[in-house]
Amino acid sequence: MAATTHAASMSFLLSHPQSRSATPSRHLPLRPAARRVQCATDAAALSPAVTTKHRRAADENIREEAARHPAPKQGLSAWYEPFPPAPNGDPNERYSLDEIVYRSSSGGLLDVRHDMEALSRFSGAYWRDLFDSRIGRTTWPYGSGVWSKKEFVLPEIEPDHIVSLFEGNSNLFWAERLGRDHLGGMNDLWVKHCGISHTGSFKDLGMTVLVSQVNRLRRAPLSRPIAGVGCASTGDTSAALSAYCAAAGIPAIVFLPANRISLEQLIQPIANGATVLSLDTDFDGCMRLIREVTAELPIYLANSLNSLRLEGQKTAAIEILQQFDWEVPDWVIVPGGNLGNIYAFYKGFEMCRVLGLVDRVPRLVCAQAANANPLYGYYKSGWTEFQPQVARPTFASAIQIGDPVSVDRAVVALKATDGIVEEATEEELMNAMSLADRTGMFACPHTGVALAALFKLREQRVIGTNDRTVVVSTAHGLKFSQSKIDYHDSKIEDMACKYSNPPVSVKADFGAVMDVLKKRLKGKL
Ligand SMILES: Cc1ncc(COP(=O)(O)O)c(C=O)c1O
Ligand SMILES: N[C@@H](CCOP(=O)(O)O)C(=O)O
Repeated sequence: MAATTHAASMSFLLSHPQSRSATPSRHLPLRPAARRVQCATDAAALSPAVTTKHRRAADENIREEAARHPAPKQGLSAWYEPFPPAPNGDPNERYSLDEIVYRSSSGGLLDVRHDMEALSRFSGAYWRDLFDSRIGRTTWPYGSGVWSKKEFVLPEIEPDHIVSLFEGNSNLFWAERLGRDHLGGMNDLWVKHCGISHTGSFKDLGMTVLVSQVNRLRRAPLSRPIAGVGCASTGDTSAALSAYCAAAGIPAIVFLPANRISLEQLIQPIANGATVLSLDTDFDGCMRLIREVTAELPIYLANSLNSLRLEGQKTAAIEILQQFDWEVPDWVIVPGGNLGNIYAFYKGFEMCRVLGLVDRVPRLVCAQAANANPLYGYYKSGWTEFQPQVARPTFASAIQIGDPVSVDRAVVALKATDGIVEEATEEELMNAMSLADRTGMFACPHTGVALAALFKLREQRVIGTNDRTVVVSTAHGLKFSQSKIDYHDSKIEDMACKYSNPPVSVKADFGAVMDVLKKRLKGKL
């Protein structure tokens, strides 16, 4: 079922340095093929000699310990390039990651490119072993699911500049009962719980990278005068930005659409000490404003327009491969809003394919709420006509976005993976979320959108019973409890709320309690 990517798509990832020496082995004393995993922390996990490592000195912390064991330089590097490469543009246009730049000279998007030639001097098996060796450790900074893949993320950043809350390494949950009982006997259905994370959404994965780079820029020797970091948000980016900035002691500024995000999301940046502006507009309006403000003031832009974020988010894809022992799933379903994440998933999978960690990529599905579905319309037009829209309110409020910044990135990801775009009505997404909850999850409405897409694709027999399928859960259900309260209260207009399960008010009396239980458990007692 899974697609092999078109050769053309590789060109987005396979960048080669133009000014680099052609002699590859300058930094690599050992031949890659003969080399076991050997960089710093790397070897720690694999060599039996270090399994009895002594405790670090009492007055030393894990950062300091890491600084005493610097990883050998591997000659890896990354930079920004226009996305997609402009046909008539300057083929040499590129920017250092230490520059503050969000747009190409023609006003288009940028993408972080890695020196794939340097990375490919090591075999796929080398990278698999290295990444596997770092799981579950506290060695700075590799205890993070993002930084355990540092060489694929920001290879040149000093560990001491990294701002990490040991994000990632999220649960890949076998959805046994949902697949078996509600999806026609699916036996290989999984949910990647990216929302079981520090701030309750996948945004932590990208924010650790962005805030680390800002930290590097602000500190000597670069000492760039960045006064703060800002974003527009539907509630999750703002929570992640505020937490990472608070951890690093960097001011955060967040622009939120008034009355359009959950209370739990609103309290997160407030608690973390960010400057919170509640604006009388929607997300797209906030996005326009933050772009204007960051062009005027020394505030660094933290939305996924900034391609640094996607470097962290792509590690969720690598993690999925790792969790399947480097076997490739057939399908991965991702809810889409501003559309950075679907591209990040593609990037992670494709990078692993190009570097030989796996031999193919999964088919991607981007799932949108019907009330905020510009990508769905574009897909249905055969990719001929993109119409931005004013997105309507949806229970999946974090994806109420009508003019997604990364639409072009999403199209590349979907075309390259023989991908599909699906949509879900409010009733479909709330029912899918609530049914998943009945099988032991506590899904958010965005995960409900992805699950509803899965239900549709199963009904259409596009996804088969035995296809290994991963649904990406992007946020924790506890951030969206009001939507569940409304559903279980059957308070939603024009919605049957067929899985609602309201509490039963009973007199505190043995007889009354017994009556209720006998009725509920009829035929089972
Ligand atoms: C919970 C949640 N799910 C999904 C998305 C969609 O991600 P993207 O904007 O990268 O498409 C977002 C943010 O937009 C989100 O906050
Ligand atoms: N859901 C997002 C919307 C902004 O997306 P971003 O990835 O561009 O930051 C949010 O939580 O703000």
